[in-house]
Amino acid sequence: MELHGALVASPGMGHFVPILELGKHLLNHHGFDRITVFLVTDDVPRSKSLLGKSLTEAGPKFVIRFIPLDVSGQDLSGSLLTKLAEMMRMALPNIRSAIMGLEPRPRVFVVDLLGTEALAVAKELEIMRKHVLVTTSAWFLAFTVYMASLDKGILFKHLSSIGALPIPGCSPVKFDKVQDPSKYIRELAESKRIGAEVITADGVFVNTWHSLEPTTIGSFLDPENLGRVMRGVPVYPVGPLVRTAEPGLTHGVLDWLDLQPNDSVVYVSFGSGGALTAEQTNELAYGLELTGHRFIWVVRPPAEDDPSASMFDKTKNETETLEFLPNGFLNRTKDIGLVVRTWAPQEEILAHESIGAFVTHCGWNSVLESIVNGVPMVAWPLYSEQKMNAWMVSEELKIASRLNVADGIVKKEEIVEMVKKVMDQENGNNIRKNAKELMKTAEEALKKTHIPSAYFIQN
Ligand SMILES: O=c1ccn([C@@H]2O[C@H](COP(=O)(O)OP(=O)(O)O[C@H]3O[C@H](CO)[C@@H](O)[C@H](O)[C@H]3O)[C@@H](O)[C@H]2O)c(=O)[nH]1
Repeated sequence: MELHGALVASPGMGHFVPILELGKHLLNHHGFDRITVFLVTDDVPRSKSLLGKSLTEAGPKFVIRFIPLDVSGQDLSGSLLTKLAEMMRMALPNIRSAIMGLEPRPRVFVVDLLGTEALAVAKELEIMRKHVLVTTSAWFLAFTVYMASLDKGILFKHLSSIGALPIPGCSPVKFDKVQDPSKYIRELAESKRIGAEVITADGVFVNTWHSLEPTTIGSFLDPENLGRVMRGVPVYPVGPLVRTAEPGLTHGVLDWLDLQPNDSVVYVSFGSGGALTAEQTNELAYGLELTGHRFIWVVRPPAEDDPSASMFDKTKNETETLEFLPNGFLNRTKDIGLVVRTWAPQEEILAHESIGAFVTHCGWNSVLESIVNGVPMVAWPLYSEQKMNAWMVSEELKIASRLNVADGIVKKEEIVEMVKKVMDQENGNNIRKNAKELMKTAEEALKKTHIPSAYFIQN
């Protein structure tokens, strides 16, 4: 019987990229005859344009379909997590009918962490094996499932005081002091629901590998620690699931990079959704200018009240004026800097030998793309779980410097200091060395398959 897998990704490039990569991995290494990937989106043309080269990889055995969502008139207020969880809830009937229409019937189902409600749909449709793909760290998975196992009162106690949530067998998660915990009720409820649904899966795939998160992965394997919280549901590190740079891609940014010395350029980008306030955008511009280093900056129009504003922003495009940048900035930096509007070919940029550092919001895909290319980072977390990722790359892995984002605006002086910490010959030596070492472990992990070979064939 043909082995067919159905994979579903929640909206956003941060979820599309790893689910597509997992799909290719299953097809190439796990005996699948066919993979169908469903990408949930409220804007098919925009998703198609951002995915670009990934769509050209589709074929009869690797089918990519969109599940379009009409969100007009819907209340999608709240954090990005609650917005995306709500969108995935709205998409459930469409996911159900899309899967029902598949021939042959899929025997394996995978959905990302934001779409765990679809596990019940897969169960109802009697799909044999149901899985969750965690598109971020094992540590975040640990946090989510452990939090779900805790009483609400204990959680609120942690949120309201400066402190940390100790997680069995791995690093505690530190919280910022929260003025008004009631604001987080919806987000907490969604997180707890997700954590509880994860353990209804037959297995969990995580976009990580052993050398990246040895302690957390070890805790999942330990029945006394997170193994207990998972109640026997196996966790497989399957990373790094990253897109590879397209050889020979032509792009103005790459032409410019070709002209720069090795390791000399600072790449600045805040993922698919990141946006800064007008004041912060100015401070970053002055900071970059003051470092004196060459740079590529993927610039977005400022947003005052939502650091993830660019995620669903369809009004801004490549022709947007850059008048929000400081007076004369473009002219003063024209010989050392390149400003790119909205979107850049990130994998190709990070793979370029001229790149010396990556100022990143620490979206997990950006972190992994930096690691597989041995590029050290300057961590500038904005929303979601990015503060955890930033802490991990700076404090634990020591492949990044980290900006202090807790006190409001990050000042230009701090930006200069943190960029220099990575870029300067002497200062940055250790960080750069660590990044190269970790890159080697990513290369090793890429050569291996981490799910037992008979896993999908049984039954
Ligand atoms: O100009 C750009 C900007 C982004 N990208 C790509 O888009 C993806 C962005 O993914 P990521 O770095 O993870 O950022 P987000 O899109 O912000 O990711 C969301 O999903 C991640 C995985 O779950 C989480 O870690 C983040 O917090 C969440 O914001 C990456 O593959 C980038 O290479 C480009 O190609 N060009």
